[in-house]
Amino acid sequence: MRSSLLPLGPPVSRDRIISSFPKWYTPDACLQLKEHFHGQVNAACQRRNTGTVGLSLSKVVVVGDLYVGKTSLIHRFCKNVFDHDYKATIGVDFEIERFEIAGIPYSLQIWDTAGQEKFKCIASAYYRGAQVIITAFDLTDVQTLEHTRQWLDDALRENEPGSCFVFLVGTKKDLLSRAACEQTEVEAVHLANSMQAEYWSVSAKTGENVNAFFSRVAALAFEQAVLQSLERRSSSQPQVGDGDLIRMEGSPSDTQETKRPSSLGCC
Ligand SMILES: Nc1nc2c(ncn2[C@@H]2O[C@H](COP(=O)(O)OP(=O)(O)OP(=O)(O)O)[C@@H](O)[C@H]2O)c(=O)[nH]1
Ligand SMILES: [Mg+2]
Repeated sequence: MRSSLLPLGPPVSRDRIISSFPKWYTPDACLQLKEHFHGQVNAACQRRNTGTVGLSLSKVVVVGDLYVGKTSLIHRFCKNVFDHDYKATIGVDFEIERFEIAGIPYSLQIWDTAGQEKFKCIASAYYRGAQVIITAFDLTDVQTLEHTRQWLDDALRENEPGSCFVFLVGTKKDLLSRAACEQTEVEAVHLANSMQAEYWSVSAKTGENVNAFFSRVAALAFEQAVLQSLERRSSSQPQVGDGDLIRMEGSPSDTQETKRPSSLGCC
């Protein structure tokens, strides 16, 4: 099982409350084009019937070359700080960020890994059990984009096939002109599609798209966790009497517009 139980804490801050499904960055490389939570998830949340999801956390692993800005991205999101000085991550580090999604408490455990080759064997020991893999590259350094495929393959190797959401994130957006950014994005979107990843451009320095990006990560991970919990319960219990939570496979309202790989098997 990939999640562990958390104690209940104080209320989450306002910008961690997600009530409507957060939007994608670009429709050209996104995991889901829908604008609402899955019908079953909405129903389960309204009834506070999400099993242990409200007490659990999902593991997010951030990988990519050294100096691309993985730590800066996480620190901007979790601590709202930005440091110009480079301090290489040694091995791994993690932050826990709490959300309230559709009224249900939910947390992400965000693992920051070292990009330096000499720490790779330490970091890769922590890839296992990821629900989300974020592969980061520096928008100003195209070589780091080329390396993302290898980082992703390494992270996927430690996880069940089809069990992870994958994001490709271009960092340091503030350092490029709009035109230069758009040019790199064409290549990145192309690669994201081949990785079955969702694409985002962000800046840890200005904070541009950082909260929106992690809200999207949290919502997708949360929705999947609720669906998996419902699926587990429906397969272990007789379905009579649970008719409002169990829908026939292929229900049209929920399968339309869904681009997530079918191997995730939740909707
Ligand atoms: N201008 C700008 N600089 C950034 C941004 N993000 C990170 N940096 C800078 O890039 C350098 C590397 O950032 P880190 O976050 O430490 O990079 P990292 O990927 O964690 O590196 P490793 O831990 O060695 O793998 C630092 O000097 C940061 O200040 C950004 O969005 N804009
Ligand atoms: Mg780092």
